[in-house]
Amino acid sequence: MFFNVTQRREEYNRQRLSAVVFESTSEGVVITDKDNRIVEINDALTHITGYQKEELLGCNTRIFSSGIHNSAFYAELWTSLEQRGVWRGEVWDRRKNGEVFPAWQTINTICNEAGEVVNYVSIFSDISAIKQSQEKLDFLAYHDPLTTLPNRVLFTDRLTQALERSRRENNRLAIIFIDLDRFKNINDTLGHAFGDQLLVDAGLRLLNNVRKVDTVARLGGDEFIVLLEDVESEEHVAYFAGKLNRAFVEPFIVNDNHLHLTLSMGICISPADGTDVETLLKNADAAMYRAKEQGRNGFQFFTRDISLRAYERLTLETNLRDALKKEQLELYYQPQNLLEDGKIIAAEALLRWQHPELGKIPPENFIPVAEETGLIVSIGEWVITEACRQLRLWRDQGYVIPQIAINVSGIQLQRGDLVNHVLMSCEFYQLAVSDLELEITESVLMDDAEQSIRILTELQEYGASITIDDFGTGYSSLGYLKRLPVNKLKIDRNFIRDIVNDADDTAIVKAILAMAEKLQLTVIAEGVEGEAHCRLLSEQNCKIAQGHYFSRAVSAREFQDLLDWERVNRRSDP
Ligand SMILES: Nc1nc2c(ncn2[C@@H]2O[C@@H]3COP(=O)(O)O[C@H]4[C@@H](O)[C@H](n5cnc6c(=O)[nH]c(N)nc65)O[C@@H]4COP(=O)(O)O[C@H]3[C@H]2O)c(=O)[nH]1
Repeated sequence: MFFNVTQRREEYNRQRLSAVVFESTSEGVVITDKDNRIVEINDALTHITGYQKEELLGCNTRIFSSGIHNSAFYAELWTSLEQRGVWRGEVWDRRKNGEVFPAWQTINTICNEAGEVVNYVSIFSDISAIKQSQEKLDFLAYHDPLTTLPNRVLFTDRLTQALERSRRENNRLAIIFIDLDRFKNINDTLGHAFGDQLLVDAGLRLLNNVRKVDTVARLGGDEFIVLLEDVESEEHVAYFAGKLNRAFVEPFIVNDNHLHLTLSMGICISPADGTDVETLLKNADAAMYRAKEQGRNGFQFFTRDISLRAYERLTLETNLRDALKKEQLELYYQPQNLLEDGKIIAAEALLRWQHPELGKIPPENFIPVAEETGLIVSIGEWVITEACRQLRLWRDQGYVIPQIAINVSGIQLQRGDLVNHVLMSCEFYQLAVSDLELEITESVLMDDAEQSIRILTELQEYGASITIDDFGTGYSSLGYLKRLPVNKLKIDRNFIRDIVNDADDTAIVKAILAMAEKLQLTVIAEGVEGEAHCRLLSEQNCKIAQGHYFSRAVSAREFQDLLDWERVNRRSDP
């Protein structure tokens, strides 16, 4: 008797507990009889499906059917229930409002003691939210989040499939590698939010100018790529590239700013220029690079010549990585002289690369590669240290050299720690920062204004003198020049070369000198090769010159000879 009461109480407690779990679980529970008629549901199910309990009791579970699954799906479900007493899987159901939703469902069979099915218990959770975030993740894996265009992964996949199709159908496809010209400047000058909007608009404009079957993808940064399938001829692709160029003539309007963007495009055609994704991308990239070299705003087909150049560049890049370590770099020095009496007032340090097999490689060939690969940062730091070491040595030997001029690349201003490196080198070699003259090309100051100006101002405040190199080639306005932390202008040697015969060049040099005087800037003429140059420049009141007339760039040892010669001859001057 006592035992029965305890047993009943335990049974009662267990049932209460089950009821609490049944009602409080966030998963929907449906209990049906053997004929699938609903006999009980919990609260969670009414929330998930939108039905009230009274509406469901007695109904067949078909009421939830979305109509998406076929008869094979249900056959498999019933077989599993009959054989194993349980079925688990993803199922699409329908809410009362007609909305279809994904659910994770477990159905268990309940049998009586005789083994006959009496009930089915279904537990299911609404997995729409999980599905949505999964879809979002899937989308992000294959699309660029900014422009929502296909990303590199999806593009590679589409190109792979297109290549297979073109092989089967024996036709050709083209890819066009697109880079937005000078996008970086816009981004740096007008801010990243602005740049982002421009990328979105540019992507959209590309998309609006291709056929539905073509793919436009964003590879990253300001690089886009277009895949054209089943192209008839090169002319057809050229016409298409021209169309894209024309589509960009119309300015972009972002926050009331009107901006003109141009495109540089590299085109390659399969199978002629490659039959696999990697080769085609590499070749289109090399062709795009060539289009940029040729003055931007245009397109370039991939050719054997480009392939050769790309290969040479790669070899150069590989070797350049070793050049510093293997001590193949050397600084040559070219004097800067007073026009009045030829006195050396500074030495410009100029990089030389002597490769054991490739021979002497001119800076014009390897500096652009060093800049693109970022190697210029470490090479540039080496140049500063080495120039400081040499100046210290000369001074210790009693030579008088007021300043050493060093070329600084725009990349060093963007990525390097230029200020610290200059300060540390000067301190180490006991030089004043004012012993250094830093030469920056005009285009760098025009392109990447804000950051460059900030760093150069800081260096100038420490005492360094700043020179604009190749002056005259970058269209700096007087107003713009006033904003720059600049001490000296170096007139580009292209203006000096013909100054004696070409009235236009003479006029330009005159104008630069007049402008510099107004802004109280020193001027140095570069590329002075003859006496006539010197005379004309002196007449125009130019005070300093550099060029073969005085000396070519020579090794430190030879430069010392120049200093010795000067020491002896100046001492004998009256
Ligand atoms: N025809 C002619 N040429 C003359 C005359 N006088 C000087 N030159 C040459 O003109 C170039 C002057 O240097 P740059 O304008 O800074 O132009 C430099 C500079 O932009 C870059 N470069 C050289 N060294 C460095 C460096 O250490 N760092 C960086 N970032 N760039 C460098 O390479 C360029 C070429 O350097 P180089 O081949 O040494 O060529 C030097 C020099 O040898 C002349 O009377 N006639």
